[in-house]
Amino acid sequence: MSLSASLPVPVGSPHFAYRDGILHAEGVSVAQLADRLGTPLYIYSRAALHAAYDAYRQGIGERDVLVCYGMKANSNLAVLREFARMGSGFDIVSAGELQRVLAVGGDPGKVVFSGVGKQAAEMRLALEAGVKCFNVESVAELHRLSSVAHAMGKRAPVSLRVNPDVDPKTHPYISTGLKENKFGIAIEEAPAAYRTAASLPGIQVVGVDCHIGSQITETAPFLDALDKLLDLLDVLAADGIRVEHLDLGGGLGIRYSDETALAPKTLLSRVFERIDARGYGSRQIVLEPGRSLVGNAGLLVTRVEYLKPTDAKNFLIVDAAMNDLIRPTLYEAYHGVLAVRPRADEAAALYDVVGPVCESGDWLAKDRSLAVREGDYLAIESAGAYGMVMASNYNTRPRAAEVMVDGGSYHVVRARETVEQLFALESTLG
Ligand SMILES: Cc1ncc(COP(=O)(O)O)c(C=O)c1O
Ligand SMILES: N[C@@H](CCCC[NH3+])C(=O)O
Repeated sequence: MSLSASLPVPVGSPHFAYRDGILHAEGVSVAQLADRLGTPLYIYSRAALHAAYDAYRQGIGERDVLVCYGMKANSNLAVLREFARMGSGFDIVSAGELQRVLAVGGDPGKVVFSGVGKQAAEMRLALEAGVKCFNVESVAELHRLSSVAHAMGKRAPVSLRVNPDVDPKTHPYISTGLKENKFGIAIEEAPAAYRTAASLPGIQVVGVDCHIGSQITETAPFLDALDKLLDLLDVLAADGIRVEHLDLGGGLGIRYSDETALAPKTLLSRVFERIDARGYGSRQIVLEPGRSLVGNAGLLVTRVEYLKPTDAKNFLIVDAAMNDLIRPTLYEAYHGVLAVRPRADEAAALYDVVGPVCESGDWLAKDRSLAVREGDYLAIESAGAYGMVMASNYNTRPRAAEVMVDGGSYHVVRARETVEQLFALESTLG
């Protein structure tokens, strides 16, 4: 078999592909980037970000839909600036995220503020900035927001995030719309909560919101949740409460291995059908996609430090670890692993790919067939979402660098941390 016939096919994005036997990102050799910039290294493809956003645009067509990128998935400033330039809004969950949006020139009028624990100071900052909407998650939060806004002489635009008790059929740790989850206001309690909202001096009801979970690959859970929201709108209309927009949250799944990603167009056409049939076609739809905009636009590149065969299994010990990408150990999540320069002259073996951190849970992939040697580079696929943003300094490991490839060139968009930078925030007793 020739070498090219045996090359693996990267999942998810055509912008990562083999050329002359080496993995390339938008025409830039991943091996060269790793040589120059070191590893572990996050690589993002600008073209892949644009393609993912375009998939939403195509689904939206002429309809009134605002995409608010769920920026918790990847909040690198360069990534955010791409979305801001494409006209995207943002779904934020903290004052820090709002500051990032403002730093890249994002439009605060296209920002929705989610999260169960908003502090008064965060509310003030968001009201000053003029965000589009607060997605309020409890009646207690409603009261706090009203008094903060009232004291500023303002009315806070509000959606209540309702918890529709729908099973998103995803990993239990990333499902958010079930009764036992901490998120949102139970749908049965929503009409009373809306009446309270409408009576408060610092609140202006503008929408209704839900977000049922992440990495969802079927349309049915979204449509079940939508039906429950539409029923709620009927009840609210009877109470004289009108909402301007319906926020359906994020959650569209991507391809990590053999899943079929849920195309925005497929989902949106069903959503439009439903809201038109129920007489709510004039309402704006807000979406909060995170993973589906960035997940397959990123790779994590790591170097093989040691091959360690044991009686039980073979380990590939690499220089990336659970502190760089926590998804495998946290959710038993699968990420594809590619040899950056697959070897025709080496027999493939089954390996667990593990990092140097002192935890048995420090693994990135299990039972992968790879033909590699010490010093080779591996690319962990689908690492653009919930990768770097969930990284930590456990074991005093400085966090990885991030680079964006753009056509034939590249830009370091976050420098590698140094141990001195970590020390700078600490002090001893004297
Ligand atoms: C409120 C809210 N909106 C949007 C998102 C983005 O979700 P995803 O990355 O699955 O699209 C999340 C994360 O699950 C979320 O909690
Ligand atoms: N961090 C999770 C998803 C949680 C989404 C945020 N509510 C993941 O990596 O899949």
